[in-house]
Amino acid sequence: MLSVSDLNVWFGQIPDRVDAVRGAGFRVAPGESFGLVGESGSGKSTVLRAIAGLIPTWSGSIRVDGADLRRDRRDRAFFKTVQMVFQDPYASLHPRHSVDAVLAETLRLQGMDRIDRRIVRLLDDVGLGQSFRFRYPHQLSGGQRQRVAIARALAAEPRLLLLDEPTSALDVSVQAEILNLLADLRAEHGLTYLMVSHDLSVIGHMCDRLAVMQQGRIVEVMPVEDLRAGRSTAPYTAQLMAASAGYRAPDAVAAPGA
Ligand SMILES: Nc1ncnc2c1ncn2[C@@H]1O[C@H](COP(=O)(O)OP(=O)(O)OP(=O)(O)O)[C@@H](O)[C@H]1O
Repeated sequence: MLSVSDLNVWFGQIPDRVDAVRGAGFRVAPGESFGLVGESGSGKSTVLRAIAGLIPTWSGSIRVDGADLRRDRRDRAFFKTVQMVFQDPYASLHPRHSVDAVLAETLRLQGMDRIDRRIVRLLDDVGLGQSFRFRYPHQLSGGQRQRVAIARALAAEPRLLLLDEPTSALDVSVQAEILNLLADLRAEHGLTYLMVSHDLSVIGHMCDRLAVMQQGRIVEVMPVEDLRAGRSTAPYTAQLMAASAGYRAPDAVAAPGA
Protein backbone atom coordinates (compact mmCIF):
# COMPACT_ATOMS: atom_id res chain seq x y z
CA MET A 1 0.00 0.00 0.00
CA LEU A 2 2.78 2.39 0.96
CA SER A 3 6.45 2.13 0.17
CA VAL A 4 8.92 4.77 1.31
CA SER A 5 12.57 4.40 0.43
CA ASP A 6 15.65 6.49 1.09
CA LEU A 7 13.49 9.49 2.00
CA ASN A 8 15.44 12.66 2.76
CA VAL A 9 13.76 15.91 3.75
CA TRP A 10 15.58 19.12 4.57
CA PHE A 11 14.58 22.66 5.37
CA GLY A 12 16.55 25.81 4.59
CA GLN A 13 19.99 26.27 3.08
CA ILE A 14 23.52 25.52 4.31
CA PRO A 15 24.73 26.67 6.87
CA ASP A 16 21.24 26.78 8.48
CA ARG A 17 19.95 23.64 6.78
CA VAL A 18 17.97 21.22 8.99
CA ASP A 19 18.07 17.58 7.86
CA ALA A 20 14.72 16.52 9.25
CA VAL A 21 14.54 13.06 7.64
CA ARG A 22 17.64 11.08 6.62
CA GLY A 23 17.30 8.01 4.41
CA ALA A 24 14.07 6.74 5.96
CA GLY A 25 12.51 3.63 4.45
CA PHE A 26 9.61 1.34 5.36
CA ARG A 27 6.65 -0.46 3.80
CA VAL A 28 3.07 -0.67 4.97
CA ALA A 29 0.83 -3.50 3.75
CA PRO A 30 -2.81 -2.96 2.72
CA GLY A 31 -5.02 -2.85 5.81
CA GLU A 32 -2.06 -2.60 8.15
CA SER A 33 -1.78 -0.03 10.90
CA PHE A 34 1.81 1.19 11.16
CA GLY A 35 3.11 3.51 13.89
CA LEU A 36 5.92 6.05 13.90
CA VAL A 37 7.43 6.88 17.27
CA GLY A 38 10.44 8.88 18.44
CA GLU A 39 11.31 11.85 20.54
CA SER A 40 10.18 15.37 19.68
CA GLY A 41 11.95 16.67 16.56
CA SER A 42 12.95 13.21 15.30
CA GLY A 43 11.13 13.78 11.99
CA LYS A 44 7.86 11.82 12.43
CA SER A 45 5.47 14.57 11.27
CA THR A 46 7.80 15.48 8.43
CA VAL A 47 7.57 11.92 7.07
CA LEU A 48 3.75 12.15 7.16
CA ARG A 49 3.70 15.59 5.56
CA ALA A 50 6.03 14.40 2.79
CA ILE A 51 3.72 11.46 2.01
CA ALA A 52 0.73 13.85 2.00
CA GLY A 53 2.51 15.95 -0.64
CA LEU A 54 2.81 18.93 1.69
CA ILE A 55 6.60 19.27 1.44
CA PRO A 56 8.16 20.71 -1.71
CA THR A 57 11.80 19.62 -1.32
CA TRP A 58 12.63 16.00 -0.69
CA SER A 59 14.52 13.15 -2.32
CA GLY A 60 13.92 9.41 -2.44
CA SER A 61 10.82 7.51 -3.39
CA ILE A 62 7.26 7.52 -2.05
CA ARG A 63 4.81 5.10 -3.64
CA VAL A 64 1.20 4.69 -2.62
CA ASP A 65 -0.94 1.93 -4.07
CA GLY A 66 1.32 1.69 -7.12
CA ALA A 67 1.40 5.45 -7.80
CA ASP A 68 4.60 7.45 -7.51
CA LEU A 69 4.28 10.71 -5.59
CA ARG A 70 6.88 12.49 -7.71
CA ARG A 71 5.40 11.35 -11.02
CA ASP A 72 1.70 11.47 -10.11
CA ARG A 73 1.56 14.41 -7.70
CA ARG A 74 -0.71 16.43 -9.97
CA ASP A 75 -3.13 13.54 -10.27
CA ARG A 76 -6.25 14.05 -8.15
CA ALA A 77 -6.59 10.29 -7.70
CA PHE A 78 -3.31 10.22 -5.78
CA PHE A 79 -4.55 12.65 -3.15
CA LYS A 80 -7.91 10.96 -2.98
CA THR A 81 -6.09 7.77 -1.95
CA VAL A 82 -4.17 9.55 0.83
CA GLN A 83 -5.82 11.74 3.46
CA MET A 84 -4.37 13.22 6.63
CA VAL A 85 -5.85 13.91 10.07
CA PHE A 86 -3.97 16.50 12.11
CA GLN A 87 -3.34 16.85 15.82
CA ASP A 88 -5.36 20.01 16.36
CA PRO A 89 -8.80 19.81 14.74
CA TYR A 90 -9.54 23.43 15.67
CA ALA A 91 -6.60 24.67 13.62
CA SER A 92 -7.49 22.47 10.66
CA LEU A 93 -11.18 23.53 10.47
CA HIS A 94 -12.11 26.97 9.14
CA PRO A 95 -13.89 28.88 11.96
CA ARG A 96 -16.58 30.27 9.65
CA HIS A 97 -17.35 27.02 7.83
CA SER A 98 -20.14 24.84 9.21
CA VAL A 99 -19.73 21.07 9.40
CA ASP A 100 -22.03 20.83 6.38
CA ALA A 101 -19.90 23.30 4.40
CA VAL A 102 -16.63 21.53 5.29
CA LEU A 103 -17.93 18.14 4.17
CA ALA A 104 -19.75 19.46 1.08
CA GLU A 105 -16.65 21.31 -0.11
CA THR A 106 -14.47 18.20 0.24
CA LEU A 107 -17.03 16.02 -1.54
CA ARG A 108 -17.34 18.52 -4.42
CA LEU A 109 -13.54 18.80 -4.73
CA GLN A 110 -13.43 15.03 -5.07
CA GLY A 111 -16.04 15.16 -7.81
CA MET A 112 -18.57 13.17 -5.75
CA ASP A 113 -22.29 13.16 -6.51
CA ARG A 114 -25.28 12.82 -4.09
CA ILE A 115 -23.58 15.20 -1.68
CA ASP A 116 -26.52 15.41 0.70
CA ARG A 117 -26.82 11.68 1.17
CA ARG A 118 -23.07 11.31 1.62
CA ILE A 119 -22.97 13.97 4.37
CA VAL A 120 -25.69 12.12 6.29
CA ARG A 121 -23.68 8.89 6.01
CA LEU A 122 -20.35 10.51 6.97
CA LEU A 123 -21.83 12.03 10.15
CA ASP A 124 -23.27 8.65 10.98
CA ASP A 125 -19.91 6.92 10.32
CA VAL A 126 -18.10 9.13 12.82
CA GLY A 127 -20.82 8.91 15.47
CA LEU A 128 -22.13 12.47 15.16
CA GLY A 129 -25.91 12.91 15.01
CA GLN A 130 -27.47 14.91 12.19
CA SER A 131 -28.06 17.78 14.65
CA PHE A 132 -24.32 18.57 14.33
CA ARG A 133 -24.56 19.19 10.62
CA PHE A 134 -25.08 22.95 10.73
CA ARG A 135 -22.83 23.72 13.68
CA TYR A 136 -19.59 25.72 13.47
CA PRO A 137 -16.27 24.59 14.97
CA HIS A 138 -16.63 26.80 18.06
CA GLN A 139 -19.96 25.07 18.82
CA LEU A 140 -18.25 21.66 19.04
CA SER A 141 -16.17 19.97 21.73
CA GLY A 142 -12.58 18.95 20.94
CA GLY A 143 -13.61 15.34 20.40
CA GLN A 144 -16.52 16.36 18.16
CA ARG A 145 -14.20 18.57 16.11
CA GLN A 146 -11.82 15.66 15.64
CA ARG A 147 -14.78 13.53 14.50
CA VAL A 148 -15.55 16.19 11.88
CA ALA A 149 -11.90 16.19 10.76
CA ILE A 150 -12.05 12.39 10.45
CA ALA A 151 -15.33 12.64 8.48
CA ARG A 152 -13.67 15.16 6.16
CA ALA A 153 -10.78 12.74 5.58
CA LEU A 154 -13.22 9.87 4.93
CA ALA A 155 -15.21 12.00 2.46
CA ALA A 156 -12.55 11.35 -0.19
CA GLU A 157 -12.97 7.58 0.31
CA PRO A 158 -9.22 7.20 0.93
CA ARG A 159 -7.32 3.93 1.26
CA LEU A 160 -4.48 5.33 3.40
CA LEU A 161 -5.03 7.62 6.40
CA LEU A 162 -2.09 9.57 7.81
CA LEU A 163 -2.81 10.25 11.47
CA ASP A 164 -0.57 12.86 13.10
CA GLU A 165 -1.07 12.65 16.87
CA PRO A 166 -4.85 12.48 16.30
CA THR A 167 -5.72 12.37 20.01
CA SER A 168 -2.94 14.22 21.79
CA ALA A 169 -4.87 17.53 21.90
CA LEU A 170 -7.86 15.84 23.56
CA ASP A 171 -8.86 15.03 27.14
CA VAL A 172 -7.86 11.55 28.23
CA SER A 173 -11.49 10.29 28.37
CA VAL A 174 -12.13 11.55 24.82
CA GLN A 175 -8.85 10.10 23.52
CA ALA A 176 -10.12 6.56 24.04
CA GLU A 177 -13.39 7.33 22.21
CA ILE A 178 -11.55 8.68 19.17
CA LEU A 179 -9.07 5.78 19.15
CA ASN A 180 -11.97 3.31 19.28
CA LEU A 181 -13.68 5.17 16.44
CA LEU A 182 -10.49 5.00 14.35
CA ALA A 183 -10.13 1.27 15.06
CA ASP A 184 -13.77 0.65 14.02
CA LEU A 185 -13.41 2.73 10.85
CA ARG A 186 -10.27 0.86 9.84
CA ALA A 187 -12.11 -2.46 10.12
CA GLU A 188 -15.28 -1.20 8.41
CA HIS A 189 -13.61 0.59 5.51
CA GLY A 190 -10.52 -1.64 5.09
CA LEU A 191 -8.28 1.39 5.69
CA THR A 192 -4.50 1.42 6.04
CA TYR A 193 -3.11 3.66 8.79
CA LEU A 194 0.20 5.40 9.25
CA MET A 195 0.04 6.91 12.71
CA VAL A 196 2.42 9.22 14.57
CA SER A 197 2.20 9.35 18.33
CA HIS A 198 4.57 10.22 21.13
CA ASP A 199 2.45 7.93 23.33
CA LEU A 200 3.71 4.34 23.14
CA SER A 201 0.49 3.06 24.76
CA VAL A 202 -1.52 4.52 21.88
CA ILE A 203 0.78 2.90 19.31
CA GLY A 204 0.68 -0.38 21.28
CA HIS A 205 -3.13 -0.28 21.21
CA MET A 206 -3.64 0.86 17.61
CA CYS A 207 -0.82 -0.53 15.46
CA ASP A 208 0.39 -3.84 14.06
CA ARG A 209 4.00 -2.70 13.53
CA LEU A 210 5.99 0.43 14.22
CA ALA A 211 9.16 2.23 13.24
CA VAL A 212 11.30 4.08 15.76
CA MET A 213 12.85 7.37 14.59
CA GLN A 214 15.88 9.11 16.01
CA GLN A 215 17.31 12.31 14.58
CA GLY A 216 15.66 11.79 11.20
CA ARG A 217 16.64 8.12 10.83
CA ILE A 218 14.63 4.95 11.34
CA VAL A 219 16.58 2.94 13.88
CA GLU A 220 14.22 0.00 14.28
CA VAL A 221 11.08 -1.52 12.72
CA MET A 222 9.30 -3.96 14.99
CA PRO A 223 6.00 -5.79 15.47
CA VAL A 224 3.85 -4.22 18.16
CA GLU A 225 4.08 -7.43 20.22
CA ASP A 226 7.76 -6.60 20.80
CA LEU A 227 6.82 -3.16 22.06
CA ARG A 228 4.21 -4.65 24.37
CA ALA A 229 6.73 -7.17 25.67
CA GLY A 230 9.40 -4.51 26.11
CA ARG A 231 11.68 -6.27 23.57
CA SER A 232 13.87 -4.23 21.24
CA THR A 233 17.13 -4.63 19.37
CA ALA A 234 18.05 -0.94 19.25
CA PRO A 235 19.27 0.60 22.53
CA TYR A 236 17.48 3.84 21.62
CA THR A 237 14.09 2.03 21.54
CA ALA A 238 14.73 0.66 25.02
CA GLN A 239 15.54 4.19 26.22
CA LEU A 240 12.35 5.49 24.65
CA MET A 241 10.30 2.79 26.38
CA ALA A 242 11.94 3.58 29.69
CA ALA A 243 11.39 7.31 29.24
CA SER A 244 7.78 7.05 28.10
CA ALA A 245 5.79 8.32 31.07
CA GLY A 246 3.04 5.95 32.09
CA TYR A 247 3.98 3.34 29.49
CA ARG A 248 3.80 -0.22 30.71
CA ALA A 249 4.80 -3.26 28.72
CA PRO A 250 1.94 -5.55 29.87
CA ASP A 251 3.41 -8.85 28.67
CA ALA A 252 6.78 -8.14 30.26
CA VAL A 253 5.13 -7.11 33.52
CA ALA A 254 3.01 -10.25 33.55
CA ALA A 255 5.86 -12.63 32.66
CA PRO A 256 6.94 -14.90 35.50
CA GLY A 257 10.01 -13.59 37.23
CA ALA A 258 9.93 -10.34 35.25
N1 LIG B 1 8.90 24.06 8.07
C1 LIG B 1 10.03 23.81 8.75
N2 LIG B 1 11.10 24.64 8.65
C2 LIG B 1 12.27 24.39 9.29
N3 LIG B 1 12.45 23.31 10.08
C3 LIG B 1 11.42 22.45 10.24
C4 LIG B 1 10.17 22.65 9.59
N4 LIG B 1 9.34 21.63 9.92
C5 LIG B 1 10.05 20.84 10.75
N5 LIG B 1 11.29 21.32 10.94
C6 LIG B 1 12.37 20.71 11.76
O1 LIG B 1 12.50 19.37 11.34
C7 LIG B 1 12.77 18.53 12.45
C8 LIG B 1 11.74 17.42 12.51
O2 LIG B 1 10.47 18.00 12.84
P1 LIG B 1 9.14 17.11 12.97
O3 LIG B 1 8.00 18.06 13.22
O4 LIG B 1 9.03 16.20 11.82
O5 LIG B 1 9.45 16.27 14.29
P2 LIG B 1 8.49 15.33 15.14
O6 LIG B 1 9.24 14.09 15.41
O7 LIG B 1 7.17 15.19 14.45
O8 LIG B 1 8.35 16.19 16.47
P3 LIG B 1 7.10 16.38 17.47
O9 LIG B 1 6.90 15.05 18.13
O10 LIG B 1 7.59 17.41 18.44
O11 LIG B 1 5.92 16.81 16.65
C9 LIG B 1 12.79 19.42 13.67
O12 LIG B 1 14.13 19.77 13.94
C10 LIG B 1 12.01 20.64 13.23
O13 LIG B 1 12.43 21.79 13.92
